[in-house]
Amino acid sequence: MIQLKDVVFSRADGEAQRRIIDKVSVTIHDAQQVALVGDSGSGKTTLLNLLAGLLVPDSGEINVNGTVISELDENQLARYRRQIGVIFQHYQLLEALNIADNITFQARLNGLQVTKPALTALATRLGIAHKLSAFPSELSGGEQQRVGIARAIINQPKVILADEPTGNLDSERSQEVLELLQALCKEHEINLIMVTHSERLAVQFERQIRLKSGQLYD
Ligand SMILES: Nc1ncnc2c1ncn2[C@@H]1O[C@H](COP(=O)(O)OP(=O)(O)OP(=O)(O)O)[C@@H](O)[C@H]1O
Repeated sequence: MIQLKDVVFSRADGEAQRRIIDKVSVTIHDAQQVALVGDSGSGKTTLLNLLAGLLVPDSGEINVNGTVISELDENQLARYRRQIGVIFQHYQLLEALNIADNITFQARLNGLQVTKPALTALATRLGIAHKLSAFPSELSGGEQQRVGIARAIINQPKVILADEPTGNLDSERSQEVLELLQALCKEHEINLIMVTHSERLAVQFERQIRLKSGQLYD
């Protein structure tokens, strides 16, 4: 379960401090899939970065599956960050590594055994099995994002945070990638929290969390 209680995060705005996240409280149950929506500048990426342990709130509490991440020190946060899956709009694949190594790199760093059959099965599911020896520059955008999904899933996270993962894709490709991501998260009982500008994609989630000027509204 993910629980935020009165989370506040501010940034310097000239001389003053401006609240980017303004007393956000929300509970997300295990394996729930949530779309995080709101206008540009409403604080979606900031909220995702707080959940990812990349930013620390000024006040309030963020509890992810029993760990109060807002109280962790840098080393503990680094360990926490390795355990969650993060998927970006810009795929952030490592150009020097082939696709198989891109997918398995983080999981292996975490000490997970990734067998070849497991890798092939996941890549087949995502339609990229024929690309495992290729390099990122040889893949289309949609294929690269499927690699991003495989990389996140193979690490066996309890939570995947995705920031506009389909933002670079046309609507058909976006739909395919969303369906794959949702299906895999469902099968593996992973919480999926996905930022999207697209109402069309957001309504396909069991729940929408809406942000306006750093506050939640229904
Ligand atoms: N490093 C920073 N320094 C100062 N202000 C920042 C910084 N990063 C973000 N902001 C401000 O915080 C607010 C929220 O930004 P955030 O990126 O979380 O919004 P968003 O909802 O994800 O927007 P978008 O949909 O455009 O990506 C914006 O007003 C932005 O200008």
